[in-house]
Parts: sequence; structure tokens; C-alpha cells
Amino acid sequence: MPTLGALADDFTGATDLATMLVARGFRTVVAVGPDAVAAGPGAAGALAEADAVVVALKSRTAPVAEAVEVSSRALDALRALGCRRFYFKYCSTFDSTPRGNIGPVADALLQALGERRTVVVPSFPATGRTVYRGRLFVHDDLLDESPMRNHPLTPMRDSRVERLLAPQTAHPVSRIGLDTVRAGADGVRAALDDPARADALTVVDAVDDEDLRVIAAATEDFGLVTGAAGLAVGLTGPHPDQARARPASRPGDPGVVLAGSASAATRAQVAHALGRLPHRRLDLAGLRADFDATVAGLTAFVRAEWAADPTRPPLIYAVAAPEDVESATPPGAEPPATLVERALAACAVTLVDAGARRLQVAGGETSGAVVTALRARTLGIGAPIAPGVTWARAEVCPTGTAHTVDLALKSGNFGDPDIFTQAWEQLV
Ligand SMILES: Nc1ncnc2c1ncn2[C@@H]1O[C@H](COP(=O)(O)OP(=O)(O)O)[C@@H](O)[C@H]1O
Ligand SMILES: O=C(O)[C@@H](O)C(=O)COP(=O)(O)O
Repeated sequence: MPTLGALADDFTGATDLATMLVARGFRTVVAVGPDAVAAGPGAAGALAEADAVVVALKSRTAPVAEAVEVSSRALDALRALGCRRFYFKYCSTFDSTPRGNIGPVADALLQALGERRTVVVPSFPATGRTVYRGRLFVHDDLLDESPMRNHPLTPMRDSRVERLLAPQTAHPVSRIGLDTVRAGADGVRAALDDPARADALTVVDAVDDEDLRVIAAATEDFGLVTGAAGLAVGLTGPHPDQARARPASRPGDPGVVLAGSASAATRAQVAHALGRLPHRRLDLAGLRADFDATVAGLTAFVRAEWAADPTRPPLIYAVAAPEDVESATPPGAEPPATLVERALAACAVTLVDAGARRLQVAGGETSGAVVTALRARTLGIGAPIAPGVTWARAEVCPTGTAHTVDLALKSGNFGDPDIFTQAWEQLV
């Protein structure tokens, strides 16, 4: 029976956290939405045998009420499954707006659990995210000077985590600095136990993994912790030698890369792949004029490329340069973000039915749209690709016929420039 229950506000975040938990000795299953958990242990053996279950949600940019509702349902389902400790996983770049959804979801989870306080730990040093004096850095840049400044859905225009969080929560927001963290877990615990923080969401500085271990030790009896995947470096599960999920596909099986992310790392990965893989960019005007025909043209292109050379997985991408991002929606038209997500999801459905057995998907929202359309219920964590990115094995059933596929759900800002050409080599 699982004891650790996690909710991730997007799908790449879910596999990111699950990868970390597997590395820390938790047999971990990613459940796609609360309904995949609600089926219960009897219906889903993998969940019953897991030490940790991570529910993948598409709640990061949903309306606040919807994000709270689906997160609360996920919490209920995890509690019904037996989980007793909870981890709310959000983005290491604190992707949110002044309305939410990090604050409202954290507030709702605390209330449902009867807890009064928690910690806020977006640091993930393995991917360059650190918090010092309450400021979130992305490698050398403050968050608001990093490419996240221009994210299409959650542009981050401040780097002070307390200031980002305060308008989103009904709780007081507090901070514990690096000096206290470096003094050790007892000092952090004493600071957290200060009556002034009894009801607080407390942002804790952390610049390396040892800082995260200290925070994890200081909060080991908290009912809820919140943060990016980095905080899991301080958790220890009972199965350090567990097997990872084996690949479903074999070398030479048809593959495809679907990139809906506009993030800087993905743009570099697209640029690298353009000279190496067959490719097509999504034509937003074409999709608006005739969605089905445009998708059919893309999938026909991919199938023709498979026939010509099955070892070169085609790339379908949305954005190569920042100016490709549509910041305004033409009057009466569908917003570009949902149009792109719908188009890549439709491509995935057709291509899996046509034989695709290995898919890389770039972008958290994009991954949510694709995996939901593929109707996966659970993901088993396979071979790691890069910090925060892994292969996952999934049973999918997009149109009534079941298939087993390998999925790499890549956070927009994670991975080396050659990931779209190299990640396949981990599938052995
Ligand atoms: N040309 C475009 N114009 C506007 N929005 C776009 C464009 N291309 C992609 N998008 C949207 O940008 C969002 C990127 O978010 P996401 O998939 O989570 O990527 P990331 O992981 O980089 O945040 C998606 O909703 C996607 O549909
Ligand atoms: O914590 C992180 O940075 C990632 O796990 C994550 O949440 C990524 O989100 P996207 O960049 O939207 O994929």
C-alpha cells in the first residue's frame, strides 16, 4: 500500500518527481488524473504495490476553482488508497500567476488535511534552480531575467518567491534563510515551530542537495510538503534496488517527437533537430482554417518518413524562434495555446494507431493534452534521460485499441540540445 501521495500540477512535473522518487527507493507509479487512482487497489495492482503514487494533473494553468477541485479529488483518492504523507509538486520555476494556482491548491490541501502550515521549496539544483535570500535563480539568472519572463502561459516577472506567492494564498507567507538551513535540520525545525510561522507557507532557501536533505529532515512529520522535485532528494523509500519499467518498443519501431513548448531549452533542441530529423512546423492559420485536414497532412508526412527511414523519428514542432509565439488571439479564433495542444494531441492519437511506439513530447501542458488524448491510466517509470526527464511505459487506448508505448514527457526547459536525437538510445 502506498504511503506517499503526490500531486503534480502538470504531466512533465509528474514524471520528473516520479523519476526522483524511484531513484530514492520508492516504487512509484504515475496515475493519470484522480480517476486513475480512484479505481483503487483492487482494480489496479500496480498502485497497490507502489510505495508512492504521483497523480499527474493538468491544473497549472486551469481556472483556479478547477485546479482546486481536481487537486482535492486527487488528494481524496490518494487518501483512500492509503497514503498518509503528501507532496504537492509544482514547477521549479514557480510557474503561476497572481491568482494561482500554487497558493490556492496549497491552501485547499492544507485545509483538507487539517494541517496549518507547510514549506515552499522550488529549488532543484540538478537543473540549475536555486533559492537564495528568497530569490529564485535559473542557473545564473534571476527568474524574472531568465527566458521564463516570456513564457506564453505563465510569464514570470518577479523572482522573489514570497512576493509571487503572497497574492495567491490566504496564509501568511514567511521565509527561512540559507544561514538557518546550513545550521542543520534542528535549527530549521525550530524556525518552523516558531509560533509566528504556525499558519504560514514558509519559503525555504536551498542552493544544493544537502540543503534540500536538511529541509526534508526538518519536515519529515509534516502532512504536506510542497515544492519542485528537488525536495525528494531528501526522502528515502524502502526499495533501493527496484527494477525500472522495461521499454515497450524496440530500436527501429516508429517514433515521433511532438514539441509544443516555446521554452528556450526546447527551441535549442528544435534547432539541433532541424538539421538531423525530418520535420514540420505547426501551421496555426492552416489549423484554424481546416483542423482535420491540417492534422491529416502532418500525420501523412510522418508516415511517409517512417516508410522512407524508420530510424529517423520525425519532429512536429510549434515554435522555433520567440517570434513564432502568437501572443494575441485573432478575433473570434481559438487561442493559440489550446489550438497547438489539440493539434499535437490529435497527431499523437492518429500516429499511435498508425504504429508509433516511442514518443517524445516537449512541454508540460502539451504532455497533458497528449497523454490525456492517448487515454493512458498509469505510467511506469523507465530509463532516465536527463535530470528531470525519463522514459515511461504506458498502456494507451486512444480509439478503442490498446497499445503499449514508451513516452518521454520533457519539461520545456529541461534536457540537453541533442535530446530529440539522443534520448532513443536509452530505450534498450
Ligand atoms: N506559436 C504559439 N503561440 C502561442 N502559444 C503557443 C505556441 N506554440 C505553443 N504554444 C503553447 O505554449 C504552451 C507551452 O506550455 P508547455 O507545453 O507547458 O511548455 P513548457 O514546458 O515549455 O512550459 C502550450 O500551451 C502551447 O500550446
Ligand atoms: O519542476 C520543473 O521544472 C518541471 O518538473 C516542470 O514542472 C516543468 O514544467 P514545464 O516546463 O511546463 O514542462
